[in-house]
Amino acid sequence: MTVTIDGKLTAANLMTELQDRVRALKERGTTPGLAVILVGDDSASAIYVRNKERRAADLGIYSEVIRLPDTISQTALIDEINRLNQTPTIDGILVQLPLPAHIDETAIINAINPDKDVDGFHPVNVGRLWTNQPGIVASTPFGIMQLLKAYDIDPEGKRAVIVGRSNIVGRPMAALLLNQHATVTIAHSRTKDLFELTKTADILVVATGQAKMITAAAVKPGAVVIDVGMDRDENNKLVGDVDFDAVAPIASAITPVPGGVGPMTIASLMIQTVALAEARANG
Ligand SMILES: Nc1nc2c(c(=O)[nH]1)N[C@@H](CN(C=O)c1ccc(C(=O)N[C@@H](CCC(=O)O)C(=O)O)cc1)CN2
Ligand SMILES: [Mg+2]
Repeated sequence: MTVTIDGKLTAANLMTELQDRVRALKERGTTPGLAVILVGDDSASAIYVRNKERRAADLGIYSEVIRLPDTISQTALIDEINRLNQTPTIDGILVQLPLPAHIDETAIINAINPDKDVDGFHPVNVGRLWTNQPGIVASTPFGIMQLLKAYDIDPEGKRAVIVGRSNIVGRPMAALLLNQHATVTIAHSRTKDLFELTKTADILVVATGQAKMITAAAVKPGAVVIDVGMDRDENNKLVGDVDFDAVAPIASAITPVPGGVGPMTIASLMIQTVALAEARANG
């Protein structure tokens, strides 16, 4: 029987656990603080940011959203980040991506104090991850690891194939699985014989942005299939990078879209914001 991995339920369970940690922090006089910077008026980004705000409020985390026009200069944006870097009550800072084309994403990420970089995108946190040191980890791959744990899927000794090499998903995902003793391969748009490779995976993580590109022929029977895609099909319906209906019957476990990986992203952000506040409270 194939297990459908429920990200909504897992995220809700983790949020219930997190409530106790927030309460304990507040009893000690520390309120976790999250600052979210939203540049421009991308409608999807606006929704994600509103959801982050709501989730923080539900948990009793202080959050502030700094909404800036898409005409803002890179220097002014960095000034704003510097102000937040120096605000002691703010534990986590994130800049919602994507940014307008005139702003250099790398320069912005690099301006965030690595110890407040709650997205885990700063090179210091990337270095910590790849050297298996404690640090903040990008929310989506962090959330995928929480899903694997919740469903008792142990990566140790498994062959993991990740399709996609982005800084936000593919690369950190590879490091996390490697740190949990999987044998990891990263595939990408120039990988030869891609589906021959994906067919060798015990754990297949797909983050390509190509609707339903993974069919049953690309999956090993019994594989765990994690779909990070959020694409639109010909009817404008939200679908993943995996053809769920075709792949589910042969997988041992699979994430749906929506309701799989997506809900774990914001839950992971909250978990890591609280962890940063705990570090502040512990001096
Ligand atoms: N600074 C960041 N920017 C972006 C990140 C990020 O982690 N940090 N990730 C994405 C956007 N994102 C959060 O920011 C995000 C994406 C998707 C979901 C989600 O819950 N998806 C649902 C479906 C939602 C829908 O119906 O459209 C799901 O898959 O079930 C949450 C957060 C890019 N930018
Ligand atoms: Mg999903």
